[in-house]
Order: sequence, then structure tokens, then C-alpha cells
Amino acid sequence: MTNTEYGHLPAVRLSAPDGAQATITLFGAHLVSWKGAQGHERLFVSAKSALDGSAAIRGGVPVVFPQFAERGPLIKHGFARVSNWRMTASGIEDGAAFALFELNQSDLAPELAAAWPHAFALALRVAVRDSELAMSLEVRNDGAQAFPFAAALHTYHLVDDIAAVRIIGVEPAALTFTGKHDQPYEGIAGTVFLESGAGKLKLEQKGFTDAVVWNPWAADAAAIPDMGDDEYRRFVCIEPARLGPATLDPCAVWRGEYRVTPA
Ligand SMILES: O=P(O)(O)OC[C@H]1O[C@H](O)[C@H](O)[C@@H](O)[C@@H]1O
Repeated sequence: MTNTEYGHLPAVRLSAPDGAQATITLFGAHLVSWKGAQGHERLFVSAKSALDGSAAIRGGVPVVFPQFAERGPLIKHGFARVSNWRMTASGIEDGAAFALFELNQSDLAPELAAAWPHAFALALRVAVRDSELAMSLEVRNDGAQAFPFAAALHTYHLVDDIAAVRIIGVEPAALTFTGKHDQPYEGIAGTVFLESGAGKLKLEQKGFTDAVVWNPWAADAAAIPDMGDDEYRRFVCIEPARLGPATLDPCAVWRGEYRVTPA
């Protein structure tokens, strides 16, 4: 693990024994780059993304918690992606480079903590090697009252051309794209395949019972200030999610796991 910067944001770089690398900003515990052993990038980040903490990063793997999108009173997708996390461990395990990031209520900006007054603790583990990205998200309730939450790992997969993308495992037939797509899929089986010009990936999730697939297409992309007009062609979001909201009892822990491997 080495300390680095991503834009203006403090970040850590993980280097696996096989040559794979990852970069994660402390702002959001946001995975912004996963490069295979040959140096090719697998995640999309917009060239127009804010990289100074003024807004969530547009791309990579935003951590969505404790609210999905605008399904509640909090800021869109919750506060996890716009809060500063702490890195609490890192190392090499099973040939992968890993790091652990934590966030709890006392890490939040006062207005964010006031808007969601629950004693929570989040732990995000990211592990990479050439042939695998493994992430887990744990949510713990350290308070005396149950709380509701939603969570997602809002992955922006880098693709050559959205028109050539096929997603298998969310709909009865292969999903292809000819326009805007923004669809939650509740209660999916847990294995999804992404085929694109960049190859075929197997996406596995546990604990995350749902998935959301999003591509804004041209008109919406043009209206998103931190996205280039043509950038929608270069990514598809497939988001392992627990849309719920789920309820977490005092002392209880919820765990979601996510694995990306070549298929
Ligand atoms: O622009 P953001 O707040 O990052 O949200 C980006 C997108 O996230 C999810 O995929 C939602 O389903 C979309 O409705 C939303 O537009």
C-alpha cells in the first residue's frame, strides 16, 4: 500500500503480487481504478468528475449508504460517498492486495450526522489481483434502536461501446441497450454476466439481494454536469444493492459481498 493523491484527494494505491493495481480515495472509500496485470483499466471515471471533495466522484465504485437514490429524505444515495473514511488495515492475502476502510457516525460532517442520527459503523474491504476484484461492505448497529438502511456498490464498468454490451442474469433474456436504462431488479439470483468489447465478466453478489442497471444515454448524459456528452457510451453501471430498506437491530451486522472475475 502506498499513499498517493487522486486529483486533489488523498488516496491509497494497492499493488498485488501479480502486478494488478487499485486506487481508492479516502473521500467515499471510493475505488476509482482497478488495473489488471497488463495495466489495462477496468473502471470508468468521467473526465469531468469533481476530484476535490466538492461532489461525489462520477465513476469507479461509489458506496451508496444509507439511502438509495432519492428513496428517502437524505442527500441522493446517502452520505457514505461524500464522507471521509479511515483506512484501518492493508496488506497482501491470498495473492491479492487489500485495504479496509471504516466510517462511523463520529466521522460525519455535523449536518450529515444530524440528518441520520444512528450509531452505525461501516467497514468496506477492497481486494484486487489481476483476475479478481472482491469487495465486502459491513454495516453494524452500535446503537440501542433498530435503524433502516439501503446499500449499494454503484459500479461503473468501463466498456468500449454501450451498443455492444449484453447483460445476462437480470432479465429473462440478455439485456442490451438502445436508449436510457434505469432499472432496479429486486431479488436476483446473485450471478450476472457482463459481455462487452472489453471481454466477459462474471459478477457475483451475496447479501446484496438486488441489482440496479443504469445508463443515462445521450440526453440525460448531456444534462449531468459532471459527465461528458459522449461518455455514456463508455460505461454501464451494474450495482449490487440491498434496496430494502432493510432493518438492522441493535448489535446486529449486515454483510454484502461482491466479486468480479473474468468469465
Ligand atoms: O447522479 P448520481 O446521484 O450519481 O446517480 C446516478 C444514478 O444512480 C442510480 O443508478 C439510479 O438508479 C439512477 O437513477 C441515478 O441517476
